[in-house]
Amino acid sequence: MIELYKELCSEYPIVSIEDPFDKEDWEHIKYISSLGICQIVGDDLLMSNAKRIEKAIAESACNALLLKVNQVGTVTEVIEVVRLAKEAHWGVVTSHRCGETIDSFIADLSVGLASGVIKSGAPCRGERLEKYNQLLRIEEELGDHAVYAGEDWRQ
Ligand SMILES: O=C(O)[C@@H](CO)OP(=O)(O)O
Repeated sequence: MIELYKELCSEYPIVSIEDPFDKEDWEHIKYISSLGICQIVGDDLLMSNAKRIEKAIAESACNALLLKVNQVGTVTEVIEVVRLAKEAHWGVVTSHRCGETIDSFIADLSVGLASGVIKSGAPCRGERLEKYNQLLRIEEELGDHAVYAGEDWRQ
């Protein structure tokens, strides 16, 4: 499987892989992260849980957090886990959940926490588009202050 990931990342412009292995397969996740072939995002690996994030930071198991607000619990705890991730120079991907509503809060949260990346699925269906539309509204409001990260999306 690692060979396949390596091949895919060298053949295609893949910049990020989420949960490349089973959530308890720390050994292989650590190994693929050590290769530096792309960003390795912990979703099920971390469960947005502070203890698992601390363990993953200590063991260099991945280099980005998939942030699911209702998995963390409160907004205060969300700020805390994002702080942990950023102090470790990780990326942060603010994520939607299955069974979403049209609430666009995660778009504001993503900008407010400067998470840099949002995951809200393919641009179809109201509950997904509402997040992207909110990002467009924020960009409009910011005017010239809005910056598209582009190649600097990890900074
Ligand atoms: O797969 C995921 O990351 C999310 C939504 O895309 O799913 P869930 O809500 O099941 O964690």
